[in-house]
Amino acid sequence: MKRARLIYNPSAGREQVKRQLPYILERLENVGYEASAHATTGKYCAKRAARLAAERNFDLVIAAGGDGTINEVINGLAELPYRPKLGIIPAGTTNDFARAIEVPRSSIEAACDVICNGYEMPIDIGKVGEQYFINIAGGGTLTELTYEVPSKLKTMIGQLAYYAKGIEKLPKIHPVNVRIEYDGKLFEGEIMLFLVSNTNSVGGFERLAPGALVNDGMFDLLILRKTNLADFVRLASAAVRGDHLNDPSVVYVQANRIKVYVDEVVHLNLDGEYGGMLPSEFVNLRHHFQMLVPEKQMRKYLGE
Ligand SMILES: Nc1ncnc2c1ncn2[C@@H]1O[C@H](COP(=O)(O)OP(=O)(O)OP(=O)(O)O)[C@@H](O)[C@H]1O
Repeated sequence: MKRARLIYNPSAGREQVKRQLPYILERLENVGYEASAHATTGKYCAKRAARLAAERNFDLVIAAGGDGTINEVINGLAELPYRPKLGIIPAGTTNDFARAIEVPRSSIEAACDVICNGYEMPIDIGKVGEQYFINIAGGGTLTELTYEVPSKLKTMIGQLAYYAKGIEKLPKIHPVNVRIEYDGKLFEGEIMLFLVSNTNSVGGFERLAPGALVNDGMFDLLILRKTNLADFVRLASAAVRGDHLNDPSVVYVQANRIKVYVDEVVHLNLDGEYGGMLPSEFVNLRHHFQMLVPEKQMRKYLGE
């Protein structure tokens, strides 16, 4: 019999997975899985639980929570020779990865439909040092805001918590001098931020890196050169509409391997969590996981 392990963060988003746990397990049982659940209790708990599930030969691991939980699950599995199939139940605040692969974010029932229908597609992940990311890596003052927002505040006011923190951080944004090597090419100069994106959904915006596909073996690298604060705010609002890419302050390219060097302390953001400090090398691991996705995503991948 197939076995599924649900790894869920009971504190993610508005805490809906906890309430619907019996429903989720029943849905899995109905399509032939022997299903069990593990509630996370804090940092690295989902990572450990995912590794254990793979070592016990589970067929399917489902990450239920926000992008932080998905990130921990892939980190628990990425280095193992046997990696179970992945599913997700989005229950966080932003749910960037679910948005990118079009897993419904509005209802747990609809997310369960995707898992139970069983359509699969390969997905890429990013590797940086000993860590992995599924959605985005970034550096620069503003990228620090995602891990500075308290979890309680996200539970209370959702996405607004990020905007509030963003406005608070604006006056503190300062340019950093970087040297970025990407697939044999070089960028040098002062920048406000850089993003290494594996998907087209970043911080809730779908048009920030619109060309990023989750299974093309490439990252989309977005660099914002040094600007004044007024231009920074103007570009941020243009980015919501996808109108930022032709701006001379923006560099937007695709690459499989990216190295970022800095002369000062710059923190790294991996899928919204703190990821240590630069310098770093980002490598795209093509088709590293098999993922349960909506039928239309799979068909898009197959070019149908
Ligand atoms: N039981 C728990 N109580 C409090 N925090 C937890 C618990 N379990 C896990 N965590 C923490 O939550 C982090 C992941 O949060 P997650 O991304 O799932 O939800 P979120 O923060 O609400 O959503 P988003 O990432 O979309 O903002 C983990 O890295 C871990 O540190």
